[in-house]
Amino acid sequence: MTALAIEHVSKSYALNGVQRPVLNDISFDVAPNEIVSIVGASGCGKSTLLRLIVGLDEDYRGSIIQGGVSDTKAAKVGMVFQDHRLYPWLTVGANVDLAFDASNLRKPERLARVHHYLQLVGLSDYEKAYPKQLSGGMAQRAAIARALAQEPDILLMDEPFGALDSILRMRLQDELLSIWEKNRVSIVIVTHDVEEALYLGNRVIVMEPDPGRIRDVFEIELARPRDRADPRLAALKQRCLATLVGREALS
Ligand SMILES: Nc1ncnc2c1ncn2[C@@H]1O[C@H](COP(=O)(O)OP(=O)(O)OP(=O)(O)O)[C@@H](O)[C@H]1O
Repeated sequence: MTALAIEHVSKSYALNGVQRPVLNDISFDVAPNEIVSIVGASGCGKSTLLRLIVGLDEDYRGSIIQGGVSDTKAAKVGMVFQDHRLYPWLTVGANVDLAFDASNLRKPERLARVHHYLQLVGLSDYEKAYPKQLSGGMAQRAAIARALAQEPDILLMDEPFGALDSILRMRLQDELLSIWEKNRVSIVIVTHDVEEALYLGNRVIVMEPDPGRIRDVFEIELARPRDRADPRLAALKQRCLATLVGREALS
């Protein structure tokens, strides 16, 4: 059983009337409860791939099958972007509550769930705050709460911590892992940060551009919690970087 199966996915965009291939024959699976990291040079199609998975764009070749279902609209997929995308005119609680708009849950149950997810991301005291009253990291945690509140089977994250400083980034990585331990959702995370990819992922997919394709896949078989100073992570980082920039560039 796979949570997500990407099979021979290719995608082109028209530029000045000419079709330009952006993704070329991408295939990989995500197992239930697995974290898959995707790294790759700017423009190699990482965000495009997430847009296809979440169902924002249906113009592609190949197939995307979620939990055995090929209709992306039927599957439960949550998405977190680099910017938090909270509505500034709504409180943090109301932003999370939006996740239940499509449900027929009654108000008390919605409220209980909002509390639950805000507690999960450590924002219980900020339910009535507005996004502008939050720090960048807190806003990002609220966005994660909103995505989790949809109770997705798969959580897609596009550079979720990219705008944060390195200390906060590490803290949120650990928070994400502890949420993942509790929720056991499958996660696909796109990042430019190889250390982040290796620290979080069960698997790291390295993509290359023109057109975007998979260059290599690294299995990270290190037990959790992982030690950031583990020399095995450092060795994996070297291998991953060598793949990213091209072996010849490092030799
Ligand atoms: N709507 C669009 N129309 C035409 N071309 C597009 C469109 N969206 C993306 N592209 C092109 O597709 C390619 C891949 O873009 P994408 O944003 O998926 O890359 P990325 O790997 O996520 O990059 P980055 O790491 O810089 O965010 C780029 O060359 C981009 O110009």
